[in-house]
Amino acid sequence: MTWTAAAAGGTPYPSLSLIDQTALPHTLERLDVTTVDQLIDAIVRLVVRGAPAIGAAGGYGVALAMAQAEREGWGRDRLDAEIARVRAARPTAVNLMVCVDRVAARVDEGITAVLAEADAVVREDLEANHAMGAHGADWLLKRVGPGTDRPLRVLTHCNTGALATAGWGTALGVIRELHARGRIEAVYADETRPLLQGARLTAWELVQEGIPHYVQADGAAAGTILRGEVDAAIVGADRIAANGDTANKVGTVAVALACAHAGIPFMVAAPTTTVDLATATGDAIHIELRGEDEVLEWAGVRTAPAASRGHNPAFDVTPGSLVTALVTERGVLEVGAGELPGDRLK
Ligand SMILES: CSC[C@@H](O)[C@@H](O)C(=O)COP(=O)(O)O
Repeated sequence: MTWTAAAAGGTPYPSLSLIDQTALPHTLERLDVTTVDQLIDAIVRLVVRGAPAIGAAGGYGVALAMAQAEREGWGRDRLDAEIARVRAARPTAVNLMVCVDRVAARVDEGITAVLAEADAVVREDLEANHAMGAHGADWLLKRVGPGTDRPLRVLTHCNTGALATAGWGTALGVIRELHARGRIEAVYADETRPLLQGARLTAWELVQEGIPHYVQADGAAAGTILRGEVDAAIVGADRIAANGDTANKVGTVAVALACAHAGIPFMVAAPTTTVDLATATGDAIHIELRGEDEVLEWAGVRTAPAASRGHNPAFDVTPGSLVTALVTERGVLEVGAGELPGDRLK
């Protein structure tokens, strides 16, 4: 995502340019947003998505709100209310709230300070991603097949790559690092609801990187794991409670249960900005319920009977006891073995 100050010949207002993740993999398009409403719409429609990416977009959203306040003559109360709307655009990923609050704390210093803080969020996320990649790869290679140098077969769920972050990726960052070390045989990419984030976005990123992969239905994941075709699952997170309970894309908990049954590692890779120590357990995490049409229709055509209702939680919570390893930029916690974020990440 790139911030552009108003320039002659360009947009008349400062704008935030986002890769339109709803258009991939067929076209690489950008959407320029100049207002708070446009940014919120982009976040809700998943034009920009993935916990760290919406955090970064929210940070720049504070600057967008300030620029809009100046041209529309909003007072401070209105500006604060608009920033609060950005903060609440999606409820599950804590990164959005953390980043908006961090950047909004600099509003009194002016837009240059706000932009510097938003840039710092992006820079730090990128650094965290690379650190996680190294920690996660080291841990997995020690745990899976020690003494051998065979490449691994890993399963991932949703999209956690460069698109979902400031760049590189969380779970996909670990996979990219393993690939760079010559240690990936194949990636099983779950297709992912509601917008096929795995089949469209993860697969697109894996193609760019030349990483061998299969796209599979979410419902195939448990069977693939129980048949012994996978060495480890690596996923991202939207919010991690103090006890290690992890909210991530709907379907993740089924992957974790299958890994536990098969006795293979279930790894969560997320920056510490995704760890919410103020939330004691996963029960307190607000799970976004999205529109029913996303499950009652396919490509805009009604597929379920007219009388059916849809149930469309965007995320689920995996109990910390099922998280073999939580990788952050600070290192690895073996949460399932009792190394809890609430004790270790204060
Ligand atoms: C690095 S992204 C981690 C998570 O945000 C990701 O796994 C996920 O669940 C994203 O959900 P989405 O609804 O596509 O925003």
